[in-house]
Amino acid sequence: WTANSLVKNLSKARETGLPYLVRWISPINPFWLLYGSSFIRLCQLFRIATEDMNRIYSYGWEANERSKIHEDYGEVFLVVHPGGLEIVIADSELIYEVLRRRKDFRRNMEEMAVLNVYGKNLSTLDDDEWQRHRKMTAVTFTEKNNELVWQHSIIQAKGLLEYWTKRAVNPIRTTHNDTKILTLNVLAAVLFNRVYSYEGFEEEKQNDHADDTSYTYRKSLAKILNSIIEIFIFGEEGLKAWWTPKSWKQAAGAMATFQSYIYNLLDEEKQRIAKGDVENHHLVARLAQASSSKPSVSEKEQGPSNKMALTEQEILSNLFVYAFAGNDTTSIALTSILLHLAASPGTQEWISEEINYYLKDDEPESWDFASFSKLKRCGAVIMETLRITHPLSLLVKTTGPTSQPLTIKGTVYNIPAETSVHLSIAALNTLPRYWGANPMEYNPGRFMSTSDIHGSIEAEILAPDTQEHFMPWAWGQRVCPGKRFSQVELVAVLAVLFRSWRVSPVPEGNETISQARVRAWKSSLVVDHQGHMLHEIVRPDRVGLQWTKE
Ligand code: HEM
Repeated sequence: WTANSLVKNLSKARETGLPYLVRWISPINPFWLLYGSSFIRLCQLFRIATEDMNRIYSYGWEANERSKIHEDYGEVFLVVHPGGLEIVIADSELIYEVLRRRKDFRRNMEEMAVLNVYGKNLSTLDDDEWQRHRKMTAVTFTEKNNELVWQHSIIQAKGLLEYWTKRAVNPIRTTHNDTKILTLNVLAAVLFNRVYSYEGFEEEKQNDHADDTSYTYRKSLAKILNSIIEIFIFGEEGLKAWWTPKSWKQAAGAMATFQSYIYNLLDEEKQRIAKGDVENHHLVARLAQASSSKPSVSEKEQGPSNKMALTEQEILSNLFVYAFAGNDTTSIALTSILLHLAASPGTQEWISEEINYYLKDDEPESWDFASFSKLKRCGAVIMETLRITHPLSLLVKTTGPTSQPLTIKGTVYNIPAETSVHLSIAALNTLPRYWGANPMEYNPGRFMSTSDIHGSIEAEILAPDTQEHFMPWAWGQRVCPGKRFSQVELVAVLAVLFRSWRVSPVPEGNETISQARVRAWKSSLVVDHQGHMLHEIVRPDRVGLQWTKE
């Protein structure tokens, strides 16, 4: 069957006239989903991996290849496998065209289905249904809410810094886990109104908070996110089968716990609303208010599929997807930023100069939200890290049931029906045509300009976060609703960390500090997403970090 399907798909690929590469295993083969990248790493260890295996077989290959593969096969090429065809696009104009042609290139629901842990949600819906979910959930993302993000991020970052500089064992090898706790805490405070004081990864392991039910949300969410592929393949019931390992059964338990926790939160909010208290503006409160309000006459007339409110199941599913989309993206970005800064002491001085210029008070809690927009160098650091290591790396669409014409350099190509369309952010962000001869050079200054020849800090201008060749938070209708949320959070954390402290990698063996910095940089570039949804650094624990007071 595999060979037969591959032959059929090969003939479709040849018909298009586009360059193509062949892989023998479908990326959504269940075995491959669970163990594909580990298998490739094993082949690499024994030096039996072929060139193609090294390039296009692992999960996250687009993120690791970046623009390199496009230099060899062109800015648009196909990958053929037994399950179908993928078209990989790095050209900026074509990416914008695909995003503009929303009806021709629709969201690839097959590849997004992993996020249907609790049923459909705004990430796995299209058209009117998507609009209803988006409208109901994105309403919380106001500037008032971003002010809350600023305040809670500062509090959490203070806790994180205290942990790293006072309580954690040096060198710190849990940066990736510690940053996840920070983003989870900010999200819980801002979206769910649940405030946690910061505890590092090792501390949380010891204090299991067994008698504090609010921690069940945190733990169950983390477990679900870590087991998302197993959940996708086997479903809740399948995970409980007699033959499955304990960790899979725990994942099924986590699904039930998260669900009952969210339903309890909703009930609490509804009771509050019933008593006339509608003061809360966090996401759960808003959704509870919307679901308990009676439909208007026009909504009733529109029928059930057009009504504005969401059912409890839909609320649960959306809260899950917001928790997923808002947590790991930001924590992965933060971990990469810290590694990049550890490799670049000059950039640390550069942002510290700006932070100290604008934030004079030693007490971070007193920093007002207006400071956020002034910290442009911090914004540039975030953009430069997302340019080089992006947690999503791809926007995935599909041609759907009909083939679609696409004009590439003046020639019209017919892209077959059901082709998965991979808009490669990782390639777009590093194509030499857009970023110069050395696109992998780390240089946040590329996003800054000035209106003053004397070079005063106040005259500095930060480039827009979405440009012709750059869209780390996507673009168009499905632009990330948490864009400003994540920008505010990351800038606040950088301000707290780098006002008076510096980070450096701890040298291993006979390494010099310069060699350790190069190792930190290189480690940050190798990512994978086997077993999870986003591109994460493969072995972040290999780089130990230490913080020193300036
Ligand atoms: C550095 C951090 C972040 C980055 C780089 C990022 C990037 C993106 C990108 C590229 C998309 C489009 C995905 C696609 O179309 O396939 C997206 C969608 C989304 N993001 Fe973010 N995001 C970040 C943080 C956040 C935060 C903090 C939240 C919420 C608190 C959030 C919530 C969402 C949601 C719900 C969607 C789906 C929107 C829809 O389909 O309508 N993101 N994000």
